[in-house]
Amino acid sequence: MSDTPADFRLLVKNASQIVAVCNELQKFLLKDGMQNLVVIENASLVIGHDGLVKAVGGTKEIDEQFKSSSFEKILDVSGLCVIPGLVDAHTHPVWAGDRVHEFAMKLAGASYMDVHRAGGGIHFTVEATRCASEDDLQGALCGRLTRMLRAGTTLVECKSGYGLDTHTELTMLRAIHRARHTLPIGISATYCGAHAVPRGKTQEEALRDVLGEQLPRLQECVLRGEVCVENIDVFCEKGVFELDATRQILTAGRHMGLNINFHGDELHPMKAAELGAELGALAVSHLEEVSDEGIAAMATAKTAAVLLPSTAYILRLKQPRARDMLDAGVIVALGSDFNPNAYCCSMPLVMHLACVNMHLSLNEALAAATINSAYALGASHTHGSLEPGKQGDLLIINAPRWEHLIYQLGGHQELIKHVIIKGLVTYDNQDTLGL
Ligand SMILES: N=CN[C@@H](CCC(=O)O)C(=O)O
Ligand SMILES: [Zn+2]
Repeated sequence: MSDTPADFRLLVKNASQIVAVCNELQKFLLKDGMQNLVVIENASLVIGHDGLVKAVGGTKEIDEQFKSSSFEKILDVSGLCVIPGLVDAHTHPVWAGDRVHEFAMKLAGASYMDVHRAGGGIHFTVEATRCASEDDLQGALCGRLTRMLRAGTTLVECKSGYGLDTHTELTMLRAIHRARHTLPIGISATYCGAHAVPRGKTQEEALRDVLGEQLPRLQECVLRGEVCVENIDVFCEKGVFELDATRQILTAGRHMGLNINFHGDELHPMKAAELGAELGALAVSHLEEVSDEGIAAMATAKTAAVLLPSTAYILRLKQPRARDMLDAGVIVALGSDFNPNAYCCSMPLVMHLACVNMHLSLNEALAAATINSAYALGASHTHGSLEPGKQGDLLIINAPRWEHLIYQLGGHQELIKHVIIKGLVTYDNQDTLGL
């Protein structure tokens, strides 16, 4: 064996299809672009030692271009497909104490807010999370992120928000920070200390705590390098944080350099979409109750709509108006909303629900779960498509057409053969079966 280092890290060759998603380094796709994804038949792809894509194209063309090159690893994926790693734009993965008992209550007719007001929901999880150690939280987080990775997610947004006090919020963010160093999955961290009004506090008191205590302490931790946070979030909802409190918290976060990415217009129309547009938010999530004005404002401001099909499904909410959003020129993205209420780690399942319940096409769903989710996290310059210069994050799908990943409801465990991050195989699935 020669000791000479190979020229490139990885060659993936002979794919039936490579879905690049786009090829002009677009930061996001609107309706037309989402419907016309870049798909290369009989294709190959090269990733360099820096983990970045060097070339994507027809197999013959890549063979010719790299005929005298050497590769650390070669994957012959004849008969299989390649798509970009999936980007999950909304999750709550750090917590202790499941809520399986509440699932039964909701099936029996209790609404999300009934459970919340009765001291369950987020409050139940806060109590359990405050009692957990950082190591326990980190262990649970890593298990969940590993499940997400195996379901094809290579970049995931991770929120705090089950502490609601400085100590526990920072513990959660430290657990997220540690996961960045222990797992290959990419992470975009979000401070969500205004996820609920803590028990025993008024909204005004909670607001003062977030502004006067939590955010300043967070800033100190960031400066000391103990945590790294990209986004700020608030649950803007009737009886939780109303519009003005939400504005104050998001504005303070923006002054700290955080991207605004918050929960809005979920259970009641709050004019959250309008607020997001006014503040230059990168994204607003949920939007089941968005107004026409809110849709128009988001389109103009280029604020992404992160739709969460698993939540609308589990809570039997009315579906967000995805088609109206697309028609109006809104950037539509997707998230799993993994949390103790919606225990879903699978973006393939989320895309399936988005197609069936929100009327997205297969192409639209994939664009929403890749380039547009990456945009919602301010990461579409590095993630969300397979183009030269982008990070080499991709999935090898055990099917001759990529659409099987959405079509086969809950089938990702058998379909995803490899998850590759920065050109390294991070998941080699021994359980893939033929169709
Ligand atoms: N709506 C607020 N937050 C979460 C639910 C969190 C929870 O119930 O624990 C969501 O996005 O669905
Ligand atoms: Zn959420």
